[in-house]
Amino acid sequence: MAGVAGRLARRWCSGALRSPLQITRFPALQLHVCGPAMRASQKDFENAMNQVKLLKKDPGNEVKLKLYALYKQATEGPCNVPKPGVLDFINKAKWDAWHALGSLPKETARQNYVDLVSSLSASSESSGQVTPAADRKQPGSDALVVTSRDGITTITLNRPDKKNALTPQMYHDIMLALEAASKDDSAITVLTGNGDYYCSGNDLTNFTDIPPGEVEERARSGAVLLRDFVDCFIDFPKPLVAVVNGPAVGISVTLLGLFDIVYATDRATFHTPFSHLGQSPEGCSSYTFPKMMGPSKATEMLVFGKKLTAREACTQGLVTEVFPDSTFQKEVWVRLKAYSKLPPNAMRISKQVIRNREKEKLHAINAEESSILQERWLSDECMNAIVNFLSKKAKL
Ligand SMILES: CCCCC/C=C/C(=O)SCCNC(=O)CCNC(=O)[C@H](O)C(C)(C)COP(=O)(O)OP(=O)(O)OC[C@H]1O[C@@H](n2cnc3c(N)ncnc32)[C@H](O)[C@@H]1OP(=O)(O)O
Repeated sequence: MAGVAGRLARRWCSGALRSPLQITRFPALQLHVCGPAMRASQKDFENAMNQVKLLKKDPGNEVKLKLYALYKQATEGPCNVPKPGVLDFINKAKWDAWHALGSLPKETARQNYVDLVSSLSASSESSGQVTPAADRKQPGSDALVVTSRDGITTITLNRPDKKNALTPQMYHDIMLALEAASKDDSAITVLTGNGDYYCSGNDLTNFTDIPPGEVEERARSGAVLLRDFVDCFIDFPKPLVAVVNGPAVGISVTLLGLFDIVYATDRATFHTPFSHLGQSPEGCSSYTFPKMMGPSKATEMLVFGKKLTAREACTQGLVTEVFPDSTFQKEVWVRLKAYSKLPPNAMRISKQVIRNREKEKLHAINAEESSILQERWLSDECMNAIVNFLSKKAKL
């Protein structure tokens, strides 16, 4: 096995090995522990498949083979494909692992899979920071990871190499994730980022490769997307928590005014450089920021692009509480797990009592901001700022 494992490791490292042994295809990390008497449900299994993307470190080839075998057994039943040739090392190792499970019932394989992922998660749970393998970074597929456990649905922005900049696909996926979270049985929903940034805002390459003659249409559809996206935050019915694990820029900052709680590491900064970009405020910040921090502090941020430290943002009311980076993940998740045990209907109703009377106003503000931004995107100021960023002349 060691020889096969070594070869597998080399193939993984070289990126030559794609699905189904690719780790993203594996079911994975089911983090709530099922006792021996419990049966893992299909939902537990799907959760595990999503959670595997958040494994902090490569679990090693032997474990991957076990996961592979259990996944195949759980989804397809006993091994029913011909044995690969002896020189087809990788497929033979996979086949051997699957075949070794014999006639293990699908339900047992599913349970074993969930248990295995659960045990893997125990070692990676403490920091909560995720270092995905290079083959897990394809845009559109893994750029958003959604998990559900302990009564908390967590939506993680997962483009760490691009500082979690938001692509159009991610806007759509976040809307879908929020829609699903509003209906699932979790009590609290969390948005966070993977890596050193929370989010660097709108992906500025969204403005590139627009064919001549389509610029106005793209600005129009961008404004529709923005409006729909922000509407989802305005209408979200459960407590919504931002776990700000690092610096935040642009729309990821403005949206914070629509969250119910914002926890930040002391390493986080908050930056809305709209004027530098030839753009204007969105996410209802033209209303929520002056309301929470007063008009002049809001102007410093939204008009002059002043970057706030986490402590400054906390003083201004944008952040609920700041934690030392070294204990951030641990402290925040302990707190959230405790909150998630409160009666969910009471929390939902209390949130509505606090927020509902503003909803209509927020929708109107969102519509207005989106329409103004649509015009801004067509301006020379905006075009120049984006060209500057893309040509690496200017960093914010
Ligand atoms: C349809 C809805 C529209 C909603 C309207 C929203 C508006 C906004 O959000 S406005 C804010 C837009 N964001 C920015 O202007 C940030 C731009 N990024 C930066 O200034 C910097 O990258 C940084 C300060 C965020 C980080 O700097 P640094 O630590 O030096 O890291 P790098 O610049 O080397 O970044 C690594 C890698 O990531 C790419 N990247 C980072 N942010 C973005 C982004 N917003 N859009 C596109 N790409 C981004 C950066 O280009 C690097 O890529 P590679 O060079 O390919 O490694």
